[in-house]
Amino acid sequence: MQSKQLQLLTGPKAVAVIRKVDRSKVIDVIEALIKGGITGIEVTMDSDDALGVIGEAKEKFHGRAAVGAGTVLDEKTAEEAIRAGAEFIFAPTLDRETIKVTKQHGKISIPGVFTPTEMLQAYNWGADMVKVFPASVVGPQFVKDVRGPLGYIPIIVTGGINAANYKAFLQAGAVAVGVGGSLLNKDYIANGDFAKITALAKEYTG
Ligand SMILES: O=C[C@H](O)COP(=O)(O)O
Repeated sequence: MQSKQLQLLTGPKAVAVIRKVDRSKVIDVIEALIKGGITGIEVTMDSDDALGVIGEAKEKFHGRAAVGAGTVLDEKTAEEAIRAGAEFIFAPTLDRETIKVTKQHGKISIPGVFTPTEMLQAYNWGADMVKVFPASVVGPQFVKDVRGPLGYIPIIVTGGINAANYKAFLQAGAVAVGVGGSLLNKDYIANGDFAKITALAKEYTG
């Protein structure tokens, strides 16, 4: 079960970070991303009706995408997101109880880290992968270097990822990149131009 979700999450090498997208358009946006080949869909918990979006997307895109929650800062929020249907829990921060609750429910745990010590701590606490955030601050060289001693810990990078730099992070050893702003073009969404969102997604998966 989890391996299918893991495959959907990281297989395409790019995960969409959906933060505060208009509630009336977000399901169409997710559909557009899936059409573009992105099947890991992270809905951040600071979005309007995040739990409702997770539940609706999980039902609608069942088997086609892994839908999870982002910006999950504590275990209570993790519980709520998992109850709503989240298959994975992303965070920008490292919190032991959040990892614990996520794993108790058999879901994928990806806390945020920024140092090798935090990476190891996260992994020892049961995280499946770590999210290096904000990744563009340290660049691909950071990923390459930490993978020397800590190469067994899978890394997803997010924060400042775009079509020009994502390949360098993958080449440095990241299992996937998380992409927000450069994928969820505000003008395209405002205009309902979902085909252009699909085209942006294809830049990462094509
Ligand atoms: O929480 C934000 C995510 O890391 C996405 O960041 P981004 O909008 O710079 O791609």
